[in-house]
Amino acid sequence: MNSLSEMPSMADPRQALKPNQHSSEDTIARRERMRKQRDSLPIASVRGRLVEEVKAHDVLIIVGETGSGKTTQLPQFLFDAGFCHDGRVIGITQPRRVAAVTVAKRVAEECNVQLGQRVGYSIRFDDSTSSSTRIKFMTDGLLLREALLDPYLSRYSVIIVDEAHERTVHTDVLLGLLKSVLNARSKSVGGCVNADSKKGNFGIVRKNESGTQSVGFLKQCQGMKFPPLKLVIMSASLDARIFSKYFGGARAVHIEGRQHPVDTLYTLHPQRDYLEATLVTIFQIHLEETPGDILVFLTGQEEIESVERAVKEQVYSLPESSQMIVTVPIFSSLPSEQQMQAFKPAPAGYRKVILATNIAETSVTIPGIKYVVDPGFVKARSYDPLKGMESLVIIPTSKAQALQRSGRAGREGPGKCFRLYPEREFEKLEDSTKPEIKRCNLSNIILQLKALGVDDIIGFDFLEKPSRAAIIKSLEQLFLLGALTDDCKLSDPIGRQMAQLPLDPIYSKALILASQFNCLEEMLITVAMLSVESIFYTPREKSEEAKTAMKCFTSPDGDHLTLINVYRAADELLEKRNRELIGKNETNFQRKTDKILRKWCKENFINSRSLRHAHDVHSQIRGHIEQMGLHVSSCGEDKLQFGRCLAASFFLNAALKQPEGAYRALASGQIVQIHPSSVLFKSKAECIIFNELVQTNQKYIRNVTRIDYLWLTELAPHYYAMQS
Ligand SMILES: Nc1ncnc2c1ncn2[C@@H]1O[C@H](COP(=O)(O)OP(=O)(O)OP(=O)(O)O)[C@@H](O)[C@H]1O
Repeated sequence: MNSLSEMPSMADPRQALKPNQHSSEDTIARRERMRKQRDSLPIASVRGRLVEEVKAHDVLIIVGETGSGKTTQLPQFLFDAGFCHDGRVIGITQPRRVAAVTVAKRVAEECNVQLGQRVGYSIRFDDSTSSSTRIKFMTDGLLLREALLDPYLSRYSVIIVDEAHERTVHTDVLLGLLKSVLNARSKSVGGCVNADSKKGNFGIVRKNESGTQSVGFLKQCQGMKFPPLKLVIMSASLDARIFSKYFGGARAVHIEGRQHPVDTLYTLHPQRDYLEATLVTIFQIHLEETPGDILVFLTGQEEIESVERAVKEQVYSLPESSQMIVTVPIFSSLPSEQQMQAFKPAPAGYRKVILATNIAETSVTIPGIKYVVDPGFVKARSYDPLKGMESLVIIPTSKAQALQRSGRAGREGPGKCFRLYPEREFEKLEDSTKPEIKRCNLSNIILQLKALGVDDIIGFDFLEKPSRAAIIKSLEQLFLLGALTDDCKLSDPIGRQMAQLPLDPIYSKALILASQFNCLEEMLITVAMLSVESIFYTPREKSEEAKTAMKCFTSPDGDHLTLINVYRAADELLEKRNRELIGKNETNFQRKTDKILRKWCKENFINSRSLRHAHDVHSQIRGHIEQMGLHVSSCGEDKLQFGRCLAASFFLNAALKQPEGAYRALASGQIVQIHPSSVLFKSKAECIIFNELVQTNQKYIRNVTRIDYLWLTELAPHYYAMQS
């Protein structure tokens, strides 16, 4: 029987995918199935006790097996128990957008309400909530941004931080913020919000005999009452002790039992080529196992697309009766509506193979998945604070991640997980993922903390402190970008504007500067194109053709102008075709233009998914830029202005050619090579700026443009004068 127990350690043919449509008869049967399924979840039998635990404790930590019902059920239990009766909201944070959206849809369906009414979601650039929303799913990053405007998080009665084991930098910082808010709200009888947003002087205080005093980092003010906030921290694989200790010995409970078993299989020997092993396993499952869809975990878009191509090629060597297999990719830079394809059922008789990054690792339930293939790797951020360099590296997953991955099977019935490494390797894995805050550039999060009014970053009560070196390096970077003043305060207007943009600070600065250099139109395209993965696509067997196609767009100055050329060529094509279609009074406009774009992309070896995503990002950032009142204009043929603006923005990423042909990054002193995918590969450019450092067997820099060395001293004298 399932029970709630105190934690012992506590004291201490994608196109053919069918839409999800149901007839009314279907709907009734589906509701009944859903009701039964909900009643059978392990969490259902401890509903009453869980609600009592939340009532009795301001902070509660809940650990329960994957699929036990935490994410979908707890918010409903709390709603029914009256936690929203005063109009306040239950907020549930997720580390990933796709989880926030899909879980909100599911919970709305379970509550039999329209999405956006009682149940909604809010993620960056996409808000489905309304004034009637009481159960709100969102990303942790979004709640942090909300705190900029509502520092007490006064609209919320309960905040549930889900999948806390992922330890994203946003989750960690959010917990730090919540600690202050909890403290303030529990003692805030007579407290008030001081939301002087112009000065960024947000604050919470409590009144006592001696007047007012500040709580945590939040500053003094006078007069408004708040009910206490409840905080619930949840995960399937969580070391509850860290969280409990951080919240002063908070109570932790364990929901026992899981709904369906998952059989885990290992390989006998380590696999030299895990992509090859993945492919073999997919076909083995397809040919030997009973019906059921397959979820495969890969490290990024490039791997996903190469496995996708290989599956499509190899399926034709099977007998016709075994060819019924469809592949569906899902990764973070895919537009949302394309991500949702993974959640649609495959055509009858087909087996769906979802090729995913770790965005499908936690929280999500993908209907139909019975098999999980886990090669055991993940692409993770890594940061060298001494050199100030962030890079992406492929590393083995942690045990917690492996458990989450296997938990994606066995959600609708028994499942199987194929780990493509021997069992003894599993034992050697780290228990949990190293917190992101300890392996990333902190400038973005520090900028947000500064905007929240946290001045003393080193003294901030982090769940686990990032290294002092990393904090100092990031503060220095923000100072060099002009976001901080000499006394380390947020600068006005630059720092404040940068904090408003949901982008890496260096990109935000590039956009702000571009309005002065008269090339904001070009920089907007650049930032949008740099925000997506792999615009160009080079199949191994057609590499010469791909190179020739790329030449039409190539700018001798480098990759940034080349990307702009691609974006504008696609835009021109669509505009022309739109005019023709309007002239012909065509119907199905959107489908036809999509088809035209896909064809053009294929002919030019351009990744149409990435290009479409870049268009989305472009229009979203443009919205922000216009709201900020920046002037969007183009430098036209005067490309020099654009180059100078790149130098002024990315001066921290400048590199000089060395006699032996490699480059020396000026800020870090590292020796780097231009990546072969760059149009400047093998060029003789003396001085360049770059956007990304990728570490494989060599240190490669990607997205590179030549600049004049003298621009650095002219446009970033505060840095280059310091260096010489
Ligand atoms: N979109 C969905 N479609 C079908 N079933 C779903 C869906 N979402 C949830 N479920 C069902 O509800 C169960 C509980 O899901 P829920 O996300 O609440 O579990 P959880 O304990 O939060 O798991 P995890 O820790 O893996 O996020 C799933 O195992 C599945 O059976």
